[in-house]
Amino acid sequence: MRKKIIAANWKMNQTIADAASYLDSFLLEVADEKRIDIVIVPPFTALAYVSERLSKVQHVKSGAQNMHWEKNGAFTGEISAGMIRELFARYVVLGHSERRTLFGETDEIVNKKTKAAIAATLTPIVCIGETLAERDAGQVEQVLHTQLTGSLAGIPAKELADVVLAYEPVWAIGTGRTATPEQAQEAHAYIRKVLAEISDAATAEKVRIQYGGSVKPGNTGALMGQPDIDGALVGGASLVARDFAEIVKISAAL
Ligand SMILES: O=C(CO)COP(=O)(O)O
Repeated sequence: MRKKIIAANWKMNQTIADAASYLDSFLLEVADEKRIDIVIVPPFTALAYVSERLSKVQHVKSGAQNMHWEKNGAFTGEISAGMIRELFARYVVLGHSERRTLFGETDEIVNKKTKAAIAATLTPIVCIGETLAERDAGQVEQVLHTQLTGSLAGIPAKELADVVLAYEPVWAIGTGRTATPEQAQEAHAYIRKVLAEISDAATAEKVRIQYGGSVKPGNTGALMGQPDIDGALVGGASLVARDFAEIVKISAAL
């Protein structure tokens, strides 16, 4: 049985002051939700603060939104896996569609970052997903196959088992248009099939696959009830402590 993992991707939102009042109410709301993994992914500027607050709470961890694959060097504006780990963050989101489309990240770059994250004992949350044009052209499986084989190339099964994947159809991100539970399940089942191809069936069964794209309290139950959906990566709705707590509670109760 895979443990569900629900993550809040705050993107470029929330100052330290915002994070402080958010955590005041959120941590109270989810104090008893210990059946699932909960992750808060703030912007880098609030990561030290959030990690420090969460160090006193066993079941909620922090994560970063991006990182560079090198350990250090002349890479202005970048930060390394070791720097994230130093803050006691446990996760890092890699290859988010906003990074892929706005900042030119390729599967090859995502692959280098994924390997560097694993080497630094960070758990990568590797994002994949098709655009609307690709879905309309009937290319969903082809796109997911390319992204998976490229982003996860050369990662041994033992390490792959602990990688978290996030299926985020680009057309559902920030649009209010959620994939139906059936559409999401179909994609997740296909992703697991590809994982079995690139590793083995037992490893594929262990990998947790989150769904992301306009997840809200109202659609959480139907999405999280699907057999291959093991959690959510939540953007907009994660900015409101009460809404994100509701999503956590609904998921934990399933
Ligand atoms: O991109 C997302 C999470 O990483 C999803 O964002 P929304 O929940 O705002 O659609």
